[in-house]
Amino acid sequence: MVKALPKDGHIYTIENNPQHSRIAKKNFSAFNLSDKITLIEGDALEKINELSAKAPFDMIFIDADKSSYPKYLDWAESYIKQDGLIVADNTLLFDTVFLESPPKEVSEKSWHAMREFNDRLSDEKKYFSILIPTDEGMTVALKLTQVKNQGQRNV
Ligand SMILES: C[S@@+](CC[C@H](N)C(=O)[O-])C[C@H]1O[C@@H](n2cnc3c(N)ncnc32)[C@H](O)[C@@H]1O
Repeated sequence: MVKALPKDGHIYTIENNPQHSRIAKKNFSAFNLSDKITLIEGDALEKINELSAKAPFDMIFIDADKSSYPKYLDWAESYIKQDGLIVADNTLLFDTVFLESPPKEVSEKSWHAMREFNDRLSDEKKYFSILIPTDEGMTVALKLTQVKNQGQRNV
């Protein structure tokens, strides 16, 4: 991601596990990336509110607790640029998301959350999106520009 940044680009990332934070910070420093990446420590659902001041974002990557994906999407929809990308990992939910009911190996809450998440991103009026069938499932959704008063869109 850093390699794809423009010169003045910046990555903000949120991590609630102190051990993961420590390792990530160590790596950012070892690769001289500390001025390109800001790691915010704490729970993503709380900390995204602090990030709203930095909006709009070119890209928002969602890869945290699965049961909160619709809440992350509520926030991402408000703070992504028109024509920006919302990307999310694990959207096949370990090959269970397309089953008729939640299997016992995933939590019911996560299963319903991921179905809602995928359903919302498949809205062609709002997004041009694809769920790439990697092992885990990776959704890439381009937020479409709304053309006012015409109910049409430009990509
Ligand atoms: C799948 S890993 C992310 C891997 C990373 N995207 C990568 O490609 O290397 C998910 C991370 O999100 C963190 N996490 C899970 N739930 C979170 C939450 N509610 N708030 C902040 N971080 C969370 C976990 O501690 C874990 O480090």
